[in-house]
Amino acid sequence: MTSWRHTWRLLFGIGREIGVVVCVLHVLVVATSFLGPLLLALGLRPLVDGAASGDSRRIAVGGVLSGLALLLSALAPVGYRWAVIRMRERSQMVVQRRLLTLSASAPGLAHIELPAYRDRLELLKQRSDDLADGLTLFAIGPITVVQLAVTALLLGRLQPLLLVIPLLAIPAVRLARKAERLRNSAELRTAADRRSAQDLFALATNPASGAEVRVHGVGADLVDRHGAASRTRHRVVEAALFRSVCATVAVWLCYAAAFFGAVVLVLRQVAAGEASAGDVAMVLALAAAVISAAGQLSSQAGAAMRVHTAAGHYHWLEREALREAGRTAAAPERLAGGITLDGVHFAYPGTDRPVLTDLSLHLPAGAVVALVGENGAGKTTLVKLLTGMYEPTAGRISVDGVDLTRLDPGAYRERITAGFQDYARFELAVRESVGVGDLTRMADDRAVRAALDAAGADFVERLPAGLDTPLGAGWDGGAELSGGQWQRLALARAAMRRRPLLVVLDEPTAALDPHAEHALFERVAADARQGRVDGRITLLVSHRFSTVRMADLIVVLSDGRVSESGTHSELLAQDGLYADLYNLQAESYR
Ligand SMILES: Nc1ncnc2c1ncn2[C@@H]1O[C@H](COP(=O)(O)OP(=O)(O)OP(=O)(O)O)[C@@H](O)[C@H]1O
Repeated sequence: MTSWRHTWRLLFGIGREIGVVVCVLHVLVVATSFLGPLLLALGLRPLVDGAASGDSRRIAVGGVLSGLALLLSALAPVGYRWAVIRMRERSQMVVQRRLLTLSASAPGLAHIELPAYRDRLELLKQRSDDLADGLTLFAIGPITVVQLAVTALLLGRLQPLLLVIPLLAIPAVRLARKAERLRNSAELRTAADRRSAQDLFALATNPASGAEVRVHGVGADLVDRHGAASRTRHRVVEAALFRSVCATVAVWLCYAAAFFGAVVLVLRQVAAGEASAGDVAMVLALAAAVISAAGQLSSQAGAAMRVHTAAGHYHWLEREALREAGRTAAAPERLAGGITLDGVHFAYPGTDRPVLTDLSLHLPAGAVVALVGENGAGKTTLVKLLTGMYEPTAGRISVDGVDLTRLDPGAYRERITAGFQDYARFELAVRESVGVGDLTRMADDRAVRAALDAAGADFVERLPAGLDTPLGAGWDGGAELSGGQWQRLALARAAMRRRPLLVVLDEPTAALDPHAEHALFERVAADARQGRVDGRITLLVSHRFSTVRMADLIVVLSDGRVSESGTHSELLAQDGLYADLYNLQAESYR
């Protein structure tokens, strides 16, 4: 659990981003909205006593105060709503920007695959509104306390026993905090069920999975599974909710008893001639105000706990993102030696099964290296380690002698580029979808067109608005692309960086036709020749041996180890796994 100091710091940070003037104005508007009930109580006494004694001056004072109170009460909700909505909109923008920055800028992937991380991220997404409401809440809270204290003082002056009513706010606040803890623990316990229900919902409604869902007729099964996950979650959450509602009802019953007690007490004082009719009116109004303030305070305490919980999730995420902040070594300007893996072991987070075992390998500067092996051999995993998405569980990877875990991840990322088999579909305008490959050159149409040329994505010229065409059928005027066309855009993205030190192409041609594949590899070879000046390493993962054979070095992975390495002719001469796989594929083409 994060400390309250962290929560305050986070809220002040959000406030600073929103703007100090906006925040101060907000507090003033909210504070004014609390004045109405107090003024009414103060105005009622002279009004009633003045009416009883025929004192027109007191009637006038009471009338003005009560009128002012009614005016404030009528206007306050409008101002309050305006202030709160405005503040919520602004703080939501700030919170969402912060969340996106944290999630998308964390250099590694390791945390994203941990179930606990994904559960927390999901909870934080749900609760980002709580965080956004935090500022309002922390402005209202102290005001409510002041309102409660002033009201309590006025009540206590009349009859000290009446001080019991405001004191009831203490157990109410404690109960509200307890209720929030119950709710939070129920949500954490059922976070996996909620995520599962959401994933199933997305699977059933997502166009990408729509075809398979229908062909295999699994629609009804998805509905059942979704229902089961939702029911499990609701059972736990509703039980927690019921317990907290019972506690709240108990507190309100105490308030009701205290209110009636106050009435009886003051009536007895009136009967004894110790209080006037105006005092009765004031006590009733003050008791009502105090009960409403205490009720607000207890719900604010619950909301404050929610803010605190959300802030806890936020700090957890922030710690993950900053974990790599200590890495400051600069990426080399050009590669002289190359990248070396030394006794690398790796198991995915949350698993014990090693995927890479004692892997030692040297990728020489300026070389085109092909990585081959059967399904599940660990090729993509090795790529993820080389691109800094994960760190080895043991052993080390060094770039020109510098440990990869010491390199500034941002600077290293700027000098690598990659095209993946599981490419992302950035549903943006074509220019942006390609430009994200190098944000600094996104607005440079010549750079974007050169990258599109390099990837053979000439279909873009035929799109209705060229580079401005939005991508994705779900958008107005959006163009939907074929799998191969999306993959060409992914390749164009990978071609955006100017002087990469490492170019990774992980089965980049799976969705391309043979012509496109041939053209792509000609370009890869030409680019690799150009990049030799910088010592650029081109790493190609492929199952197609016709393209693999052109590599300077071919590495065969088997069960997470290097089983063979050498040039095409050396490996054929060794007559091992590579020769087997190559001959098998060559035969199937004869
Ligand atoms: N995110 C992950 N979490 C846990 N295990 C994983 C994860 N990704 C891959 N694996 C496991 O790691 C092993 C190697 O997977 P990897 O994707 O590296 O193989 P590959 O050689 O690229 O296979 P393919 O040729 O099928 O693409 C597999 O057994 C797979 O189950």
